[in-house]
Amino acid sequence: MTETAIEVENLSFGYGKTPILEQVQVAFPANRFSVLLGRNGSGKSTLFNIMAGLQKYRHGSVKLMGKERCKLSFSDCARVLGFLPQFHKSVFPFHVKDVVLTGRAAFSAFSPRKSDMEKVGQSLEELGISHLADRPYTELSGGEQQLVMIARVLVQDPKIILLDEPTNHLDVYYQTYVLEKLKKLTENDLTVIAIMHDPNMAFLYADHCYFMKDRTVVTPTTGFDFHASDFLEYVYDVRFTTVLVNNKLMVVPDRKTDNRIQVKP
Ligand SMILES: Nc1ncnc2c1ncn2[C@@H]1O[C@H](COP(=O)(O)OP(=O)(O)OP(=O)(O)O)[C@@H](O)[C@H]1O
Repeated sequence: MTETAIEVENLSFGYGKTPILEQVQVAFPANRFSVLLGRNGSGKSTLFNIMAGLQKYRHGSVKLMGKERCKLSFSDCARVLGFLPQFHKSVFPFHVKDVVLTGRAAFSAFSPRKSDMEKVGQSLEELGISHLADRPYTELSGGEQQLVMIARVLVQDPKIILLDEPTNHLDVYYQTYVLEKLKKLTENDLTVIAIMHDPNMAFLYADHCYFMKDRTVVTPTTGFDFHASDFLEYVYDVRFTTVLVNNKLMVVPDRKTDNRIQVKP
């Protein structure tokens, strides 16, 4: 039986009086690659921020490896969970290796040890970016910066990683490269949960896909292959044609003059 890495129960949340999440109920299995999809503004980052501890929640429960998130200390949380937020800008030209080293902050405070530096080296090597170690972070391309930020999360040695759009900015080569890496990491006792926008990339790599719609998380019911286009039309308000490629479901938005269903934004 697969253990649950993060369990969210009856979670409701709003910014001020605007409800964003209502009665969210979802369990992300341990040691699997799960992907959360959904339209812009549907609440994906908000859910991630709550799971990562950047937003407080008052209604419902969020358990990391069985422990209520809001009861974990910062360092206990950092040992369990690594988080790559959607936006990460650095204005200081720190070297890449130092940027990655900050991922060890919860363990080594202000004096990094040799083992911390070794971890940095391993993590850069794992993502194939050792050659960037001495470059100033601010001089890297958007895609290179993205890889550095993923290395920074890995160096933390967490049990669960949450990645908010890890493949944005990446070309197709690096998208597949990173997704292969993330999938591989789940074979080594790591749970990966990522927000993505491309359903096809998600179907290619994810073990499980979850979708945000109407302020909650929905999953397709039985027979997703056959009813995928109906389900995705419900999620995205766009009509799709589905095809099977190497036994994987792929979807193509219907290009008709008026393929968008008239709904409120
Ligand atoms: N700090 C905030 N204060 C007020 N409203 C916010 C805040 N952050 C997000 N929102 C609103 O909450 C809603 C959900 O935003 P969220 O970023 O969670 O969506 P998302 O699904 O991650 O979107 P995207 O795919 O565009 O990144 C949006 O309507 C957004 O405008």
